[in-house]
Amino acid sequence: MRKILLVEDDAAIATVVTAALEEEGFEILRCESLLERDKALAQGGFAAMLTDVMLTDGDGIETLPEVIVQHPKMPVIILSAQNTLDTAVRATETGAFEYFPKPFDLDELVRAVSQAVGNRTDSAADIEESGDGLPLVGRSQAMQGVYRMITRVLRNDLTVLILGESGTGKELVAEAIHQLGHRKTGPFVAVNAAAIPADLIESELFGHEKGAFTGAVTQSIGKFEQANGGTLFLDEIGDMPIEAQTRLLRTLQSGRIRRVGGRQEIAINVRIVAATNRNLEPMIAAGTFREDLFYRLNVVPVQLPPLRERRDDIEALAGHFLKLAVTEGLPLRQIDSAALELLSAHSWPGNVREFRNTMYRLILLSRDDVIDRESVAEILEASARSEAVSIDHGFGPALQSWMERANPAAGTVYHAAEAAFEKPLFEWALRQTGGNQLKAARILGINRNTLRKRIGELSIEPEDFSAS
Ligand SMILES: Nc1ncnc2c1ncn2[C@@H]1O[C@H](COP(=O)(O)OP(=O)(O)OP(=O)(O)O)[C@@H](O)[C@H]1O
Repeated sequence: MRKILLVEDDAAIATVVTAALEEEGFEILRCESLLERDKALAQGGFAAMLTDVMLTDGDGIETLPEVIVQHPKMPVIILSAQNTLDTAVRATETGAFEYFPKPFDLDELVRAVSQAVGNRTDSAADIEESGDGLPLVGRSQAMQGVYRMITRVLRNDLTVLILGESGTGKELVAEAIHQLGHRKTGPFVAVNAAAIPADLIESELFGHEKGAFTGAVTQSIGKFEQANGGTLFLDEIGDMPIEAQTRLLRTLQSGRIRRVGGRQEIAINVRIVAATNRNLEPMIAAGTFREDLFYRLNVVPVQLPPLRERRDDIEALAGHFLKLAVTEGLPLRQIDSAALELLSAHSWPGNVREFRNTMYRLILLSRDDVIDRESVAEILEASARSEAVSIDHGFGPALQSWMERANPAAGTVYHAAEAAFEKPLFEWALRQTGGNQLKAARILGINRNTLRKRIGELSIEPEDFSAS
């Protein structure tokens, strides 16, 4: 049975719509408010949703972006007595499947519902079970703004620049834009500009011809070509060396690339989503980030809020990670309200990533099935202690003596220090995990592909750390 959710507070309209759809073999669940709608959606299993705009507890369009992001495969049809251009525009901007101004033709509505549902080959229940929804958790005001921006770019190819501190979910948002948008059947290719050595960035992005440089023993296809027809996610764009920025800009302007060492120009069709945790404005002023590239990328800016500015979401995020941990083989735990209160009061400088890692540690270390306030206090104190110790007593003096010995050239200090510090850090993490890179990345709180890449570049052999 194909279930339809009807959100309509006008009893007369609800009755005729229900009768007409039931005749077509649909099962209708009617609710009259946004609150009831959200409860019904949480149960899942709907093939489509029909919704009025003005409801007793709010505006049905205003909160639609979140519904669309959380239930990407469920078509939404808007029924509205607010027959204004503004409502129509807002309805389409949110990514609704269809907009019916009232009074509408009932036959047309039934046709639209059948078409919306018929377009899908699989049932809603299967989709809900396959967990195909996107794991963007959070209902705070700040996240509603993010959802609104996401839905605005789904039906076009506008370039998106995602800004936000480290760990706020920039990569997750980039994936959502791709998966929910009209390019979803194309590839999603991610490049981390910070993880590629400066001299390899161009060949990584644009590919190279055989023999283009020492080591180019075969022809290689770059990320732009790999992403053709889909989305290219340029992560940590603020870390891209200036020469690569120039070539990137040229490519964005012309829509064409040339492989390193190649003569031929190749037309490419990719949607660009870029992200950075850096504040680009001072970099532009200092000449380390090209202003013209910034304007090219910053067509639709999406600012992700730090976790400390959306504390309302902590409870939902805790629930999310408790469930996620079970799917990764960790024990099933609960958390009590005093523990949640303490988690909500913390400032989370590492944002959702730090929060997730803390939740996993709590799950692993908790002596009881229910995580309590005491366990949270212990873990937060331990991490505060390790930060204080490392900065005051460990890294400071070590860095000082390294500077004196290595004496890196001006203009290279940051990257040289970063490289010097990464190697022992990664080796330490691999030692903790017996050479398991996935676990090491989790302990470090970084992306596992970044770790894998850097391990290769730093000539670290993970096998050297395996327990056997
Ligand atoms: N809103 C969210 N809901 C659920 N999980 C989230 C959310 N935001 C972030 N996460 C999780 O937090 C972790 C970090 O997110 P992500 O890698 O997208 O951050 P980022 O902003 O790209 O970080 P960085 O700048 O360091 O690359 C991931 O495990 C991600 O799944």
